[in-house]
Amino acid sequence: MRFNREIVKVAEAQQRVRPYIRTGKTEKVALLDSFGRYLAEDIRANEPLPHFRRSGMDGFAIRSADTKGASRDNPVWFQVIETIPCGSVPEKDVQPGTASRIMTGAAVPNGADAVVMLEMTRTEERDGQVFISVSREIPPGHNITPVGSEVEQGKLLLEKGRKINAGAAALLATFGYAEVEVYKRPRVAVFATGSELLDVESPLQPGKIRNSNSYLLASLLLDAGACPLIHKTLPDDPDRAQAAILAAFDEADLVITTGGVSVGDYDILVDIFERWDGRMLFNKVAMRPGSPTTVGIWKDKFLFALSGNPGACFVGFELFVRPVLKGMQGKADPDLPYFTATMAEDFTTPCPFERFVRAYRYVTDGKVFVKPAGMEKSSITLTIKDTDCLIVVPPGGRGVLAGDQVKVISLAEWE
Ligand SMILES: Nc1nc2c(c(=O)[nH]1)N[C@H]1C(S)=C(S)[C@@H](COP(=O)(O)OP(=O)(O)OC[C@H]3O[C@@H](n4cnc5c(N)ncnc54)[C@H](O)[C@@H]3O)O[C@H]1N2
Ligand code: MOO
Ligand SMILES: [Mg+2]
Repeated sequence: MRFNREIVKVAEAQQRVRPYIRTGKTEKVALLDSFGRYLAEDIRANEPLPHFRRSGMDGFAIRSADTKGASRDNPVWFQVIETIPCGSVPEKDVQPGTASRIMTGAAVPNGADAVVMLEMTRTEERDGQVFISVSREIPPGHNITPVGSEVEQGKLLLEKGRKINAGAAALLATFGYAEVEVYKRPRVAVFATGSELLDVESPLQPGKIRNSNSYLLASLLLDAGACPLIHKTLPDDPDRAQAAILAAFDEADLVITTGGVSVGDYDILVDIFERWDGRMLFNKVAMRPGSPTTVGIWKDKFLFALSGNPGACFVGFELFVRPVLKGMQGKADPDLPYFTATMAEDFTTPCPFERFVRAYRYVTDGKVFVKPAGMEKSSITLTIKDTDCLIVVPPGGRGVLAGDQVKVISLAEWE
């Protein structure tokens, strides 16, 4: 199997993954703990917003009809009958010729159909009574926010599967959701493989490198709403590695390995997949980086065997793992989000496979440009930090040139 692998296109590989995506369990959490999580229920407005006629200004609630004919030369006078702070209920109805002092956000009293700003009035005290004058006509509804004008009662506010961002948090608070039903974080076991790998705290040793992919994956997993379970690095021993991977499925909803998937003598994931009792969905994809990416199913759970090369590990995660995690957290359509942009520079490395170039976007004169993040080889770690999108370079041909319109996968808009 090491050499005779069926190569599948990226779209076909993604298609093969899709039927196995299952939405996960849900849990109720406190609003403060829900940020960045995915809603497991539709949220509707249980009240109209605002739920009372609200003043938009500090000023005076009046009857607009009373200002008919008002002008600088002919101001109209109102007797002020009460003061309405925010949070209180008006006690008096506004009658012809009267006004109530009102604050921004307070409930407009019955009888009033307009609020005139404080700055547009003059106040006078006569015999202990406060009067104001208005020197222009005020239209009905002026500075009043009608009931339900922002949100009608019953309106769908937030759909199931949506990530709870700051705006969603504000809405949940507005409508009194002290607790929110969210999807449980998928628990994801992460295994680095390879006898060359040192722990992050180790000094370097000849021929060895530090394990960075586990941290790359842990960070990506957190960002995708999952809970990373970092396991001890697997030795280049297929039996021990297989036992550890299968044991991890007991507590994890999904397992990721990195490394050991190509044709090397110590590429142990290949040995494991050769004798795999589960399903193997594919073990070679027509893409760069990440061509040896292998995906299997154990019982009803995924095993993503990503490449060990850091660039390939990153791209494999974005193309295959993140959409699955989204699906597990209620996203009905976990397609990759694409946009079109202008290439900022040539990218002419020839490649028989579709290539996903780590890149970043910027806007100049209102036009979106994408620029490769730098060193592009699969083995490169350095440029992942600047990547917020992947330029899709079609297979064959001579790559793409500065000024070309290109298809780009957005990694920053996975909401
Ligand atoms: N003869 C061939 N050689 C290779 C082929 C091929 O088709 N024929 N494919 C190349 C491609 S493409 C890729 S991608 C890599 C895939 O390698 P593996 O996924 O098997 O990964 P490893 O062999 O374990 O390691 C590759 C590279 O990455 C470093 N690595 C591994 N794990 C980590 C980690 N956790 N943190 C940081 N770096 C890691 C490892 O030391 C190696 O340098 O194979 C090509 N070869
Ligand atoms: O397919 Mo590999 O990740 O390019 O070097
Ligand atoms: Mg290898």
